[in-house]
Amino acid sequence: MTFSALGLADELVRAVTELGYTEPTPIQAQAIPAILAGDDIMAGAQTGTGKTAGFTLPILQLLSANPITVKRGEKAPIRALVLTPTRELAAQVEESVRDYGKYTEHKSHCIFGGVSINPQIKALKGRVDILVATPGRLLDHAQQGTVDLSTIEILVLDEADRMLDMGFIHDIKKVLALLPKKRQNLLFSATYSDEIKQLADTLLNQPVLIEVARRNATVEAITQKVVLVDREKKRQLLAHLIKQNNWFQVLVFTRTKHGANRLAEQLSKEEIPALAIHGNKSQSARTRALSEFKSGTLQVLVATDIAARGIDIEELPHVINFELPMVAEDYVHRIGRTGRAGAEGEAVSLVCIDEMRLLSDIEKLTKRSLTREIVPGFEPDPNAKAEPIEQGRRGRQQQGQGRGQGRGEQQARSGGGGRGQRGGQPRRDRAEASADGETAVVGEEGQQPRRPRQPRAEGQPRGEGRSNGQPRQNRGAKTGDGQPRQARGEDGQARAPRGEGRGDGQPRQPRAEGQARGDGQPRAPRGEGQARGDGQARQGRNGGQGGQGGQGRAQGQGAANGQPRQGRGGQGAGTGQPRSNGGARSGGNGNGNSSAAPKVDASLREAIRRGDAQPLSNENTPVSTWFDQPRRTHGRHR
Ligand SMILES: Nc1ncnc2c1ncn2[C@@H]1O[C@H](COP(=O)(O)OP(=O)(O)OP(=O)(O)O)[C@@H](O)[C@H]1O
Repeated sequence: MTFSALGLADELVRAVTELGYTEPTPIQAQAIPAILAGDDIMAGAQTGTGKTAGFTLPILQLLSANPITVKRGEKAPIRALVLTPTRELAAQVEESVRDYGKYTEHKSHCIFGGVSINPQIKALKGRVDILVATPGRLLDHAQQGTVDLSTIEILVLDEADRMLDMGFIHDIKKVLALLPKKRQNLLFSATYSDEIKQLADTLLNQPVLIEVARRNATVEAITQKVVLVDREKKRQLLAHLIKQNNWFQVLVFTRTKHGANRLAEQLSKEEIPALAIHGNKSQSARTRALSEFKSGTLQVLVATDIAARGIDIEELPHVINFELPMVAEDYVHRIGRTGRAGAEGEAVSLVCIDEMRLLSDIEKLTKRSLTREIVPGFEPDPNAKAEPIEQGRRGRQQQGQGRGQGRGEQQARSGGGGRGQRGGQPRRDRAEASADGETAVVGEEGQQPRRPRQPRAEGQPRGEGRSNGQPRQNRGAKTGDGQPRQARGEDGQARAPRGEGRGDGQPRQPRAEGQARGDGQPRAPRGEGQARGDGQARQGRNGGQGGQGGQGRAQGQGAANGQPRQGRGGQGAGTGQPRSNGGARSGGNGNGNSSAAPKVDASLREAIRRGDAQPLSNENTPVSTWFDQPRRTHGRHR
């Protein structure tokens, strides 16, 4: 399957070819024809599998195929709108739009909060065909009359489940009210809960459902493990692991902004250069931290879930869950920052006794049991007692929504409003929105002091958000049964001091912005069965010869929720069986015996790429097999 065979125009094929994409990924192979046919779609595919191109390429093509004439002196209409939950993702998506649309005439622009609105107003006065935005700032523009959304032909909700959850639903509804009724709607995400699917159903018109892997599946190329440790020893253990293994690019997730600040400071004191990124940081600090991390000049980025969605860091080797997320879906997104585009990655979760319930939620969601390890010198106390978990905003909000999995004793439930509301009022007023609209709702702990939540009686409806969805299938929300917690105070904006040097005595050459990793050449093609494992602690990505194989296996999910129309071009897609890695990675002993690894059957693989393979059961997918062609990096953020 080629991009041309999908019906894409030469200028688009040329752009992706220059980026090193030789063939579409399964999500692209299925989504592109459906979008070109004008269908609404709801698409789910694992993290890092190219969903952005899956919607951007056909949008560019549709706009080119249906040009509009604008009279002299009139402003060209905005024709497509992409909404994302975070500013960083908005910037990244818009950059992709520019990259993919390089040889087209279309103009794109990105608007988000935390930066001056004036340059955005100026840009919006000019030609913008595709607008990428976060909802808060978009609504500010709408209110000021500086954006006209009445001409939108195509709407995309990227990270759709997050966009439709309680924190965003109010803003999304307001945006929807500004759009023409007749439009094409595209929803993309790596995770979907049943509730979100039902809600989405009200937004979509006879959607084609496309799921290229079991829902909420993690990527098989990510080695996942859990290290059991006492709560108080997590920080020392993290520093130990980083130093011991010479990890040089580590994304660490904490639950709270305060925790992220504290951890970044502590690591820096231990000569491990670290910065924190979260919603209380200024936009310039956020941008700087992410850009230094992406370019490889910053060793550790400590983040809240603000960085969990969509952010594409080329070949990021390590994701650490310093604390498990309160919402299991967030785990899938967090670890999905590694193992992207066929690369391998490692995700390590430091888990203490308080988090065992969260761990089992994650294992249930991902249908995968995680290997538990203990690091000598950091053995957990067998007599330790669980304590209530300090939560970020998202955790508290999710309890309000009841989307969680009935998580237990330490957790509160709010009365109906979930995170979108305080005391029955919409969560965000315009002033707050202007300041930091989207970040106030993205995986962050309190930006405003909150009242303690009232416990909700079991079975009591949760109100807003789900009620408007009029789900066809009434599955009922799952609930926790915990006690209410006191709202926590705010944390400051302190920037973590940065240590000098890299801590491991092995300075890494900073990459210039936009420069490709390593030698600037496209990554070498990996042959069938050839090694991806390196056996080393990710120092040399090209080393080792572990077996990579993995047998293609079927997939093709009907994935029905609310009576979707069967998709043309085959529902569901190819995927494969877990790769047998020949001991290549985690144990550090890749032996290079590729013959030991099962090979992907060529015809099945072709079927997978065509998107007409059969359904996969519960296995994870060797996404790596979709990307085994050379590809060039792209994007200024790299
Ligand atoms: N057909 C392709 N061939 C090779 N690489 C690709 C292809 N399509 C996309 N990529 C690359 O794969 C990486 C991941 O793509 P993208 O960010 O769109 O993933 P995603 O599915 O949206 O991930 P997430 O769920 O985390 O948002 C990017 O670096 C992109 O350049």
